[in-house]
Amino acid sequence: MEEQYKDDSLVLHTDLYQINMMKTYWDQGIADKHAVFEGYFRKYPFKNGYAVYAGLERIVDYLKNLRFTKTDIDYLREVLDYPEAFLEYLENFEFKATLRSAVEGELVFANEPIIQVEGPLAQCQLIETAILNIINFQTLIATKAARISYVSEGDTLMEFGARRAQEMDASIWGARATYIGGFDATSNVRAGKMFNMPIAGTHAHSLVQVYRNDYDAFMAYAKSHKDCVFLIDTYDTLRSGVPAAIQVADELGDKINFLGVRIDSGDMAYQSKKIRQQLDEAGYPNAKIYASSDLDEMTILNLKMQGAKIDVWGVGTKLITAFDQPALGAVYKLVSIENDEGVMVDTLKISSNAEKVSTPGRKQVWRITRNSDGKSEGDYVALWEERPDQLEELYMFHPTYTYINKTVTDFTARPILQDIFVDGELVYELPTLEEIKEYSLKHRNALWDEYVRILNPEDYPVDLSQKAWDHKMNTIQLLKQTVQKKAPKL
Ligand SMILES: Nc1ncnc2c1ncn2[C@@H]1O[C@H](COP(=O)(O)OP(=O)(O)OP(=O)(O)O)[C@@H](O)[C@H]1O
Ligand SMILES: O=P(O)(O)OC[C@H]1O[C@H](OP(=O)(O)OP(=O)(O)O)[C@H](O)[C@@H]1O
Ligand SMILES: O=C(O)c1cccnc1
Repeated sequence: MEEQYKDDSLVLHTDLYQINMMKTYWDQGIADKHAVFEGYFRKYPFKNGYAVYAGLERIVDYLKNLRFTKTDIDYLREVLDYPEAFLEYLENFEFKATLRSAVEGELVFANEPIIQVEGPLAQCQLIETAILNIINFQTLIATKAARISYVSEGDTLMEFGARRAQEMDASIWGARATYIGGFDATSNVRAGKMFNMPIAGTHAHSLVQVYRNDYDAFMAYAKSHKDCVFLIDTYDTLRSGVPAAIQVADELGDKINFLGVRIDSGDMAYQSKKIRQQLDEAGYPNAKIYASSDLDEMTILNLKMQGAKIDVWGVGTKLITAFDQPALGAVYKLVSIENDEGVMVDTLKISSNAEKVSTPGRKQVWRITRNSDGKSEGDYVALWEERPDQLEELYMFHPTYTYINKTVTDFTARPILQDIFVDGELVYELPTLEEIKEYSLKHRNALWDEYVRILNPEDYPVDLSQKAWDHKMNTIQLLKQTVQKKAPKL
């Protein structure tokens, strides 16, 4: 490569094969054929019972600015040697597709479409990589945060992951995702600025090391900050850290808000109980105990079980890196394509692995809740034209074990996929981050606890409508015959 090009757009944030396929579609004159793709994940991250959908705001921003800049075209010309006519087609590219999506913060489930892109084939193809890249990460982190939020039972949660995240983008968008999932603040100041989310922080061991003793360090900090949380475990938590924090608080009185102390090592159950006792006896029952150090939902749950007196949890590495499951595995599949006669033909991908067989046709996901108490009965994935919200009675059955079934009455059916872009035009007003977080928590609370618990949750029903199920079976049969007929005889 002769030149280092300016990174001035995200349109090339895609896999080469997408652009190669665009070229084939363009060469064949089918680049503008109408297509429908749907995105979904197959397995729950962390063996959870649901996922918290996040990433839409960044997708909107990406699609709003989707165009090939001069440097993008120059680069493609140089490295791929594409003909000028194709490059000109890319240069004139304008996003004209329709995007439907779950809203951010929505609880979403395995094997149901959470995003749907409909429009010119080549356009839908190009954006697959970026869309999956965004959803896979942000949804994963929001879900991890929700698990931690569930076990924390209302305690304050601080996100401390910036230094450990997989580089800067992940720490920024990850911090936002943790807020959607139930965290209360981040230590990442840039995330606070970008998303108008609360920031919070204490101080590090280095401050104490600079002063060589706890008392001088805390006093110095307290003289320059009204709100004080002292890190007490640099030398000797119970014998030096806590007494020094108490002495500084006593001496400065109303001049500071002595919010509490942080521990970052040792046996946190034992220590927190001792610290609580020391603080209470010194007359600081409202001073909180903060804890950090490789925490995750299992450690927090365990510490709570041991009666640890911890009020605020700082969680970094294991949250922001989704330590126990590094990827969500969401996929993006073609479900319908216009044929030579201009008629939409539904399609699927057949696999020897039954779980990987996709469901053909454009679909809507309907969340079915009981009117009596607002609790979820499950999700009903139906062909686009079906209207379960207009039915009195709904027959729901498991798509694999069809003998598991029920008939639901007195229910509400709420469509999950919403219009975001229509023919390239943004029609959706993005909610504030605060609204997204509230929305998510409200829906989490409305889910049966059997689906929300973090260990071995029940399988939330994601059923196909009878029509969608029949259509899938027929399409499989039809496709098998066509593929066999067209296969070259060797
Ligand atoms: N009572 C406890 N029950 C279960 N896990 C605990 C308890 N107290 C601490 N832990 C966890 O045990 C791990 C101990 O980590 P580690 O062995 O690295 O030592 P540390 O005390 O944190 O010191 P350092 O961070 O300096 O290495 C941390 O993940 C911490 O969250
Ligand atoms: O443990 P995490 O969940 O990632 O939380 C963030 C950690 O970052 C800080 O430590 P630092 O980076 O100074 O290293 P340390 O682990 O040696 O204290 C802080 O004291 C936490 O321990
Ligand atoms: O504010 C803190 O206490 C903090 C911030 C980042 C990482 N660890 C701790």
